Amino acid sequence: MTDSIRILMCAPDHYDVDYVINPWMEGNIHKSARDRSVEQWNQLYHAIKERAIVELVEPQKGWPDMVFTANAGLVLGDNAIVSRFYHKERQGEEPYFKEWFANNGFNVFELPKDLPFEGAGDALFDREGRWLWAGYGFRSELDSHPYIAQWLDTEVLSLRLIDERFYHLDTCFCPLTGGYLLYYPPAFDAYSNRLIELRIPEEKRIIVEEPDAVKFACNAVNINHTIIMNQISESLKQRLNDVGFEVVQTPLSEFLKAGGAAKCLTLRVNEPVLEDVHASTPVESRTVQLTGHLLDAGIMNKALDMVVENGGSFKVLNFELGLERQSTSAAQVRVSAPDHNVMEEIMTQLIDLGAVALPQEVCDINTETVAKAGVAPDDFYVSTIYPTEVRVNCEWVKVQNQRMDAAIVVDPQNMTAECRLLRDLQKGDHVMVGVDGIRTVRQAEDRDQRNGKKEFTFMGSGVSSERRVELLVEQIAWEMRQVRDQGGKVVVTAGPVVIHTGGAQHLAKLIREGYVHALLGGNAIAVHDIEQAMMGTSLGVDMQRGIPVSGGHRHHLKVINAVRGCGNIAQAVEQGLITKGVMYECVKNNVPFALAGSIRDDGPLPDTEMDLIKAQSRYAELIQGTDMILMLSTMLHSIGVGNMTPAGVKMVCVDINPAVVTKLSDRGSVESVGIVTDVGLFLSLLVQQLDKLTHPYPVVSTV
Ligand SMILES: NC(=O)c1ccc[n+]([C@@H]2O[C@H](COP(=O)([O-])OP(=O)(O)OC[C@H]3O[C@@H](n4cnc5c(N)ncnc54)[C@H](O)[C@@H]3O)[C@@H](O)[C@H]2O)c1
Ligand SMILES: NC(=[NH2+])NCCC[C@H](N)C(=O)O
Repeated sequence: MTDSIRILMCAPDHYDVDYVINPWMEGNIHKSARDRSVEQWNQLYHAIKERAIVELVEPQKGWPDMVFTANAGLVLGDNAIVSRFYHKERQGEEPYFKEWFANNGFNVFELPKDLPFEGAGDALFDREGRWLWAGYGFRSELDSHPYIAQWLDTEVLSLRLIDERFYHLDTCFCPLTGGYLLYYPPAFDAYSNRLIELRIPEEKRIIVEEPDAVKFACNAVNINHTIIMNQISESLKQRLNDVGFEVVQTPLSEFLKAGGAAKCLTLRVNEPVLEDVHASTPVESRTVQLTGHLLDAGIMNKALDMVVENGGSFKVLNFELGLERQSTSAAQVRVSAPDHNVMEEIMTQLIDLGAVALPQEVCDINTETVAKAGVAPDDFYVSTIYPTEVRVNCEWVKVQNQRMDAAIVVDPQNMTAECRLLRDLQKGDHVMVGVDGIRTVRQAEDRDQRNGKKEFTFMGSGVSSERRVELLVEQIAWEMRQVRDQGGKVVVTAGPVVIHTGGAQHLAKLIREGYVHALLGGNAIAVHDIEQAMMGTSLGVDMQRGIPVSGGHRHHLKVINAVRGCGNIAQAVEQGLITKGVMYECVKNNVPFALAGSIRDDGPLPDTEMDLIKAQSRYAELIQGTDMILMLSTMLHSIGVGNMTPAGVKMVCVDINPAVVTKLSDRGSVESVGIVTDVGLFLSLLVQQLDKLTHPYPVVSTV
């Protein structure tokens, strides 16, 4: 006969709701009925005592939550890890639980004082004894899991809790005899749910619906094939019966007021040790260095929030605060992740924020050789828009052709590194894999830039509101004039809506006056620009009167056909077929243009490049060295341009749809601004503003 299960409980002599440390306690301070608490605890005690040996720990005055012995610690065999409570309101319980474990013959392990772990409330053994599920996110720290794995010599699987109602693992997760699992998936992040599904076969996963979950149905005491729990729905009871469990329901409403139920009130103290199970945990930890305007630029918050949102945890090891407005700060942060993949994702995003490994940890990048042309090694590092350096032969090498969504190919002999699209990878290329030995150089926004106080600095505003459009246009005009007059480069990518909204004349003027140095678009902007130039319509609508013209729906095809007859747009201009408009001005002013084909194209025009790879290459060629890009009402081409543009290029994204503007201008406010407005109106205002800068004083007739 197997040893009887031994369970530790603590009488509710001093139980009450004296403070709030979880959502269930809110509004319940001193509202637990004393008599009913005692009655409910006794009923649970007797239900358990009929099926197991119950040990008692002496309740202590002033520690009302001591009744929840699940949080006393975690036991496996002769070893006990005493809890380290997250909230000070429960930290006074620790000595009493430690004393009980010591007095009952356990080897007691204690975590560092600043490393919270709340015992079996956040750690539950798979009932087949194969591994330990360990929760983190509210009360226990991920960094406690490697200690647990080592001290208890068991495999630890980390589960991240994301719903504060289920702040302890045992409130939403209950391993059952026979390898079954009673749990509430929405209490966990996606990674954790995938891990559960990998380990527990579908037929053994009993998913609890929310109405039962909020009654703490998962907070159940499983003794062999009996489950003792708070009242639950008939359907859940039936499902448990169907897989062979006897359900014993006992009311625990008074303890729910403190955020606990059956399992919380118990701690199994004779968990069996499986000889063939040994310490392992996929938890990884790295220490990184962050420097910059960590507080006023929000880098520190972004970094730490990102770590947690990706399923990791952090500990700030030290922080040197920059004391002057212009001085920078530095911080060393220890980052932990439940496994290597999560760590890589976190490190990739930290690197984007400018984090670097500690000097003593800096090592060369890892590379793997391309085995098949066009295919990168699995774990290749995906490049970003930010200037990047990689460690090669113990030297930092700047990555050339910086762009997002590429691999980084290094040549150790020549000490070079460059971004290379997957399709351009050649067999034998050395491609960077992993996240070691890389750093990015982030352009620090200073306080004034962020607060828009610097005169005529490119003001990042995220997504504009209408009332700010005029102000932004003024600044953009000033910037464009600066770029032009300093011999810089402005590239425009535009969609056919520019033409439909009457913007052709304004864009043509910008080109004519030297503000545009390259035009990137699709078939449509050229088609409808030339349609308007030749026939006065756009999409068959008379641009002067704003009404459709008879047969107008054929105009754009007539135009395409005429240009095809000439050979291409330039020849159509030279032959006098096209005498005005955007494309006319490009030809006449030698402004290069690239038209990238798409599935929607009519014709297409002879100049439209239907080979997408070639079109992308031509775009990239024309973007080289640009200082500023205007993205005018074309989501497709603007995203394509954004993907191939490195950080440091100022971007103006104009679209009527805020969502599009937000997406396109999401590159940090130092270099991008989004303007939600009609593109025709924007271009009209821009031309007016540039005219004002060119002729600041209105010409007064002297006649
Ligand atoms: N006849 C043709 O050959 C033809 C016709 C249409 C599109 N196309 C092709 O399809 C592809 C996608 O076209 P696209 O870039 O126009 O489509 P898109 O959907 O990518 O972008 C159009 C953008 O214009 C915005 N917009 C609409 N009205 C606006 C206004 N008044 N002011 C400001 N913004 C406004 C929309 O919100 C949208 O973001 C292109 O390659 C184009 O050449 C071809
Ligand atoms: N294993 C558990 N879920 N214990 C419940 C503990 C309840 C207690 N009021 C707390 O917030 O800590």
